[in-house]
Amino acid sequence: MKKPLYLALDFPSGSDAVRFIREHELEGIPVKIGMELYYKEGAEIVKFLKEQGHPVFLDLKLHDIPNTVRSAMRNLASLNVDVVNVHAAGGSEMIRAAKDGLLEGTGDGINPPLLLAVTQLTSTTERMLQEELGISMNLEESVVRYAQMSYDAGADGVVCSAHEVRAIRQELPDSFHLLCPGIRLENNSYHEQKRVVTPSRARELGVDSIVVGRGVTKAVEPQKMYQLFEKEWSYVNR
Ligand SMILES: O=C(O)c1cc(=O)[nH]c(=O)n1[C@@H]1O[C@H](COP(=O)(O)O)[C@@H](O)[C@H]1O
Repeated sequence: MKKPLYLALDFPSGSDAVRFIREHELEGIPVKIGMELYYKEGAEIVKFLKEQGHPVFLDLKLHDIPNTVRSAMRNLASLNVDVVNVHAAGGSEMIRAAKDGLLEGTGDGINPPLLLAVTQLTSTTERMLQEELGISMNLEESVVRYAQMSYDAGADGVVCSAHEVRAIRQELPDSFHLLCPGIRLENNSYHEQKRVVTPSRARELGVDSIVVGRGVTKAVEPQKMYQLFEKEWSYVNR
C-alpha cells in the first residue's frame, strides 16, 4: 500500500489553498489542514477538501483537560477526517478521552480517524527541552517515553522526527503509526525545523507517513518539487 505524503496547506485562507492546489494540479492528494487554515475557515474547508477527494490530516494538536478534548474530538470525528492529533504532553487520561470522543463521534460503518500524539515538536532541541522545559531526559528518551505512554493510552501512533523512529520501533509494535514532519530534500532550507531528514531516509527508517510543507508550497516550481518529494518518498521500497 502506498504510504501517504501529506502536503501541509499552511495558507492564510481557503481560497489561497484551493488556488494553489488547482494551479499546480495537486487535486486529490493527501493534505494536512493545520491551525492557520482551520482557524480562518473552520469545518467548511475540511468538508470541501474531503468532498474533492483529498485524504485529510486535521492537525489541531489538542491539549486540554480530558473532558474538553473528548467533546472536541467527538465533533472532529463527525467531519470524517482521516487523521487527528493531540499533544502527548496532555497525558494518558487525555489521550484515552480523545479516543473515546472519536469513537463516539464516528458514524456507523465508518472507521474513526487515526489518533496520533505529538511527542516533541520537530522545532524542539535538546537544549530547549532541558533548559526551558525542565525535562532532564535527553530528547530521544523523552520521545520514546511519550510514545510508550501514548501507545498504552490507546493512541494509534505518534508524530515525531524521523531521528527517533529507530528508538521507538525497538519498544513498540510495527503497527504503531509513525508520522514525521521536518522533511527536506538535500540542500533545502530548514526554516525553523531542527530535527530534519530527507524523504528517502524517512522511508528507510520505516516511517509510515510524512508531512511536507514549505519545501513545496514556497518552491519556485511547486508541482515539480512535489513530484520530487513524492518520488524520493515512494522510491526506496519499490
Ligand atoms: O503535527 C505536525 O504536523 C507537526 C509536528 C511537528 O513536530 N512539527 C511540524 O512541523 N508539524 C507540522 O508539519 C508542518 C511542517 O511544515 P514545513 O516545515 O513547512 O515542511 C507544519 O504544518 C507543522 O505545523
